[in-house]
Amino acid sequence: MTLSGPPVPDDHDRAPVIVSTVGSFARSVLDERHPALIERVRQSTPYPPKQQRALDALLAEITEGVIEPLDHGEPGAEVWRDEPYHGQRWPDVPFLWAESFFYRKLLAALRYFTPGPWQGVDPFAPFKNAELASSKVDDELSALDRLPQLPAEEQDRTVLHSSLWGNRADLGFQLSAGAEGLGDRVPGLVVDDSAALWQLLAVARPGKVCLVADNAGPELLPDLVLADHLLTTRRAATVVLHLKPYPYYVSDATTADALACLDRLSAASGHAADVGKRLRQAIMSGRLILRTHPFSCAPLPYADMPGDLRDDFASATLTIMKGDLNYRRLVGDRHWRATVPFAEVTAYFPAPVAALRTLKSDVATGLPPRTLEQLDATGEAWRTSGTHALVQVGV
Ligand SMILES: O=P(O)(O)OC[C@@]1(O)O[C@H](CO)[C@@H](O)[C@@H]1O
Repeated sequence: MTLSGPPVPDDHDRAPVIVSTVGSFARSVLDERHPALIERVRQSTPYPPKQQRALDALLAEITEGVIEPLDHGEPGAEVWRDEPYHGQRWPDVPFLWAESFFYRKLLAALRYFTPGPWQGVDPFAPFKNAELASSKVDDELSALDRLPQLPAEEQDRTVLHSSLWGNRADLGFQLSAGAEGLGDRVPGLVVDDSAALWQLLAVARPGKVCLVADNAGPELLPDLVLADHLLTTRRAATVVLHLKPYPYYVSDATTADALACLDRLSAASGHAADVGKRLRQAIMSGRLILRTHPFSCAPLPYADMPGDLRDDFASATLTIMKGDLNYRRLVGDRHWRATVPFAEVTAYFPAPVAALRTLKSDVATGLPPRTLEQLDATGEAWRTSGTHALVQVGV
């Protein structure tokens, strides 16, 4: 089986896979976001001539060329060798695959996997570090002091919505959002299954909750607060935090980013410091488990996940999927009817699953018809603007 998985059965009720047609959001990502990212990476780290030339070649390939395989000597190239898309134009292949392979080629160009002085140097670290050090994060950490004073139900709602809206902290998205950054977030959610989520966790014997993280810094901090909350309120005996095994989609969180967040929490004062201390103890006692599965960086929908990952999710009381890319992979990066039930498109998932997502790409499922009608009537780009969000649960 290639990384692209077995040929997807084109059964009649499958919506078409998203490719980067002219004028689409996906096309703007390939034509604008990725070239802009190459330039930002070039400006933020003084890479030597070899990497500079490799970045020039990658830029030419994605803007004018066809998909070239990874160099034969590239560590791990064998995993991508049999892909069926080599030789095709980037806009003509599945958007999910094209994006994922772009990030893998970017790391190859920067010799991230190559033994030597640049091995393991995260090209996105300058961006992620700046975000984590921002005064906005200081303010958010100080605000945590108010959390313990809230009634229990309000605490639940606050930690869940902080984790949800933390997903707007997405450096790749902000490359497209432009200098004005995110639009004003819309009050309320397009779908809110929060009550069902907490009901699933109201179990007599707390079990395992998998939290599939997305972005580092301002998103991972509230995710860690959520993990601490699940442990301290005994909604979970253990939390498995799925991180990326290597840098991905600019701001996706790695283990190094999680440790940086723990340091940020511990260096704060008040409740934030208490959370940081408890999380460090939880890791050392095995109640908070950090996991980095290679599939987290694969160009595939979760429907194609390998058995060991499926087993991990199957044994969880609930899996919480954070962010837009995970949502696209969870439901399938397809032009679904936005009203197709979320439970239907996630029926393959081996146990209850919840999505906490700000909408930043075309995929949408599980919207009530009336809501869809109202959103479309606004004439706004509600699917891709990051102004709308959802909490969805599939059991
Ligand atoms: O997963 P995240 O960080 O919430 O969003 C990832 C993202 O920025 O990248 C993709 C487009 O490049 C979209 O899925 C989305 O816009």
